[in-house]
Amino acid sequence: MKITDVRARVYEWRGHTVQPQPHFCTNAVDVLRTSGDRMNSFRFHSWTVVEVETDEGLIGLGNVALAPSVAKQIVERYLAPLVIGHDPFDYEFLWQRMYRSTHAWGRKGVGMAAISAVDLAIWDLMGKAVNKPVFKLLGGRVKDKIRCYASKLYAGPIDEMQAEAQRYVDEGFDAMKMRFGYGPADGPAGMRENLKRVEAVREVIGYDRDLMLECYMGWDLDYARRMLPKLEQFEPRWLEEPVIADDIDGYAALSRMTSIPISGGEHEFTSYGFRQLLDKEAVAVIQYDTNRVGGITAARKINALAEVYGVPVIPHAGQMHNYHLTMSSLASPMAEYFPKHDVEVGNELFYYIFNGDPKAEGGWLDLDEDVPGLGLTLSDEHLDDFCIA
Ligand SMILES: O=C(O)[C@H](O)[C@H](O)[C@@H](O)CO
Ligand SMILES: [Mg+2]
Repeated sequence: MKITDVRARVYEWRGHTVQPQPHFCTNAVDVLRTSGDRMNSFRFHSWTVVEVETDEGLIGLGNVALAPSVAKQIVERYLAPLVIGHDPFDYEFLWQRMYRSTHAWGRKGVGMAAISAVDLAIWDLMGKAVNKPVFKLLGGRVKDKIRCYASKLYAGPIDEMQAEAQRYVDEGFDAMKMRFGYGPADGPAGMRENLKRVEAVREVIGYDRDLMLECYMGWDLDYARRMLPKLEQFEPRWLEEPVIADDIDGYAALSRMTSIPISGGEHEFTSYGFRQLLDKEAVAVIQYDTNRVGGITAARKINALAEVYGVPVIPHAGQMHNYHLTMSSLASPMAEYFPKHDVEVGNELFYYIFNGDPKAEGGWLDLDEDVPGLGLTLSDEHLDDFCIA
């Protein structure tokens, strides 16, 4: 079988979008104290879909949400010529060829995200070619079902956050993640606002459920050092991305000073990036996203590393490209799960583009043994709300 064509299209959302509230989520831009929507560059309101076609008429689907229009250009101009004419089952060779050919600029960030999208499509193709779900090509079913944590709870009015947390409890989730809305620029009053919301959510869910705390790179080392002792009483399952992704030594310093697991990795790339995080004992939970980190070819290597280092892998975002890694690896105990709702930040846009993502039932989800490949198809339900090009 040979790859004959590679196509990339950007799905740009033009439909109804919920406008952000002030202080709904800290992020890396906050420390600059600029005005306006500082989360703007972290929206996922466009998504690039990659299709890889073979001479046997099979089409594999990949996706990328980081800088989608740039990723499209990278796929079309640089990556497609490297894989066309080759057998998709030579996926390690093809990954190395894409990685090494673009090494000067593509080993992290949007270059690696574009490689990830092509790699996802190749794995989708391989599954379809042998009529097996991708997880069966990775090690098979190592768990009956995948435990997942509900992930939203952006910072807002306390009563609204408590009502949302209660909804997840009522739906059977025994784990959920909330976002902090305040950081260094908001001083002691902002710290109190952060702590009030953690306490309020704990009041609703109790202590027999996991509560994860998300900073999304919006704090700094000093602020995190001061917040961690105040957070320990709430027994968080982890504190996520307290500092920017390049501050690996900052992650390691925080990990040394607290009993709270520090998590990260959704902005790290390839097994080399995660070797650094592991060797420096920077994170206690790995959270790569398979549509960024280097696709399935890279993610499976990181799962192997994580297993021997004893660090759990709980990928960013859930979504099918990550669920297959979690299902097939002992190193991955659970998955993130974005509820489907009106478009806001855009993590949820995946549901508007693709069909096939499983719905969590009672806080658990399963993958279908009889659906080959990644198990995704393109949805035609919301096409009127997208500009596709
Ligand atoms: O961990 C996450 O889910 C990410 O950091 C979110 O995608 C991001 O939008 C911040 O909530
Ligand atoms: Mg995160």
